[in-house]
Amino acid sequence: MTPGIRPLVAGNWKMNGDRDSLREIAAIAGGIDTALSEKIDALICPPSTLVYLAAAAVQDTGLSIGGQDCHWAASGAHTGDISASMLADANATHIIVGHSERRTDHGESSAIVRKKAEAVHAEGLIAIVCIGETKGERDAGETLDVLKKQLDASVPDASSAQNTVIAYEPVWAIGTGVTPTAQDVEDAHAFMRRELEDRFGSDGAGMRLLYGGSVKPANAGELMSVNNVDGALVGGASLKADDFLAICEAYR
Ligand SMILES: O=C[C@H](O)COP(=O)(O)O
Repeated sequence: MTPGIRPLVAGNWKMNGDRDSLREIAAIAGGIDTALSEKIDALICPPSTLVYLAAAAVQDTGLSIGGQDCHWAASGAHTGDISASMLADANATHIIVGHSERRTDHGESSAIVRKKAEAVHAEGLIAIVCIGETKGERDAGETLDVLKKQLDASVPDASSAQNTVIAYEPVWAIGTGVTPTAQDVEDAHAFMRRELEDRFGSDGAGMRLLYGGSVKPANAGELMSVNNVDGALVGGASLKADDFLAICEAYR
């Protein structure tokens, strides 16, 4: 937690979900009651096929809908890609960029991630910029160096506390059931906060810093109470309404 920062609990459905899953999204929206939505922002990022329908299903609730990735161009000859403006047109409010699965599976560099985040900002949406070290980098003691390089190169100069969220996701913690210790998370987030304050001043002080990687109901309370952890980016445990809502409940 950071005093004065409104937490964001975001779910990334990755390549999971079909139209039947809209029921799960409606159940999540139904569980974000007024008391909870006064305390947190809640977001689900389904596959792009569901963004428009999901956004329609959660209208006037405490749940928002986002995209998982976008191209840096607004339109053009980019087969299979989707632009930030298309996601905005489908009523997405946030777009994840730079997830480690994009960096690994699609060879996305931090320079590409930055261009994507700029495209998100150009549409007036919020970019959730993901960074994080691999197991090898951690074992070599390079975690903070990697975070600095990724922050510097992936986060656009025009970023503000309003248009940018940073998600720290140690690659080795994603989908493994293994998490860093609370102290390790605190150290990484304190480092990111200092770096962002140095570069963006009060906007860096106000930017939301999410932790992601094997967040589940059983560890959400501990992880979400760590200094400078302003919410979570949840993968597997966001697919079921009961699990995702139990994570949100850490903030009630
Ligand atoms: O974007 C979400 C993360 O990659 C975390 O996934 P996970 O909660 O399944 O470990």
